[in-house]
Amino acid sequence: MEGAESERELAVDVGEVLVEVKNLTIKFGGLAALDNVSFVIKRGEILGLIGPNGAGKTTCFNAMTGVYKPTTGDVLLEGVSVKGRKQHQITRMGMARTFQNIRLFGEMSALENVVVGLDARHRTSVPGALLRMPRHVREEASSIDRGMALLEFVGIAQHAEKRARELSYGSQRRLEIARALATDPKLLCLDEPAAGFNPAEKEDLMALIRTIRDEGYTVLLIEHDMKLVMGVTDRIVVLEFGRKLADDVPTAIRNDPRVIAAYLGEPEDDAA
Ligand SMILES: Nc1ncnc2c1ncn2[C@@H]1O[C@H](COP(=O)(O)OP(=O)(O)OP(=O)(O)O)[C@@H](O)[C@H]1O
Repeated sequence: MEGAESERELAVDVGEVLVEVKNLTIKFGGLAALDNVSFVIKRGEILGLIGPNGAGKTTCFNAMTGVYKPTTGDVLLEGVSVKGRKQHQITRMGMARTFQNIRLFGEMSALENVVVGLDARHRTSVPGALLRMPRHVREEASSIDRGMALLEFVGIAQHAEKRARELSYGSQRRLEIARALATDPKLLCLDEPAAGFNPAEKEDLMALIRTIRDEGYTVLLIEHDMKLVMGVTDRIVVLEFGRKLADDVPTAIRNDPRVIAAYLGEPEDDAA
């Protein structure tokens, strides 16, 4: 019986590889922001990417999503290299992200911001859209329904018609997540989504991230707050000075002397 139990646990724990970061090096002049970093992201997990300031976390996101070109190494999504592809092509492949500094269309409504994300996947050509061909009309109707459903999912449906810039900071962060989800990503990359939140807001956001995972998405999460990251992730990759320091389950990371040493002296309140 015990054997069957552990087999079942194993079947749940081991997802197939969705993303492979392979020997990734990114150099800015002489500085290696990332130095030969490799790790995998398994389908259905929440992977935390942590490390002190300047460790290379955002650089890693930027390389994964086509903002930076790897100096050497590669990133594979379902075995397909993202190399040489533009950001919107990588989005279409299934990699979506939010930014450390919120980037919304401030003058557009919350709903419109999400519909833009949905549009990234539409097949309607621009001339077709201008002539309001039947398929476009159909897509628009379903875009609004789906956009509303996404706003509801992240908990801000009541603000659908408000301009993005008029939303509270917390709602803007949630809207960014809804917009990223609108692209129906295989991997959702969240860059410090709880930055600037109070502890209660952070808890709420972590609950949302868990729900996103439970809906079947795979999540890569950059987060400074160790306590928070320990509570929400299935596995954690630790970067320090551009190198991978550790890659393990949260309990092992928490007790890893190298990780503890890397965080010593890190001020608590530098996350925002
Ligand atoms: N475009 C760039 N040009 C030059 N140097 C850069 C660039 N982007 C990042 N760096 C440098 O690369 C290193 C890693 O930066 P990165 O932003 O990836 O770290 P991080 O782990 O995300 O840090 P933080 O927690 O402060 O956001 C830093 O030394 C940074 O100054």
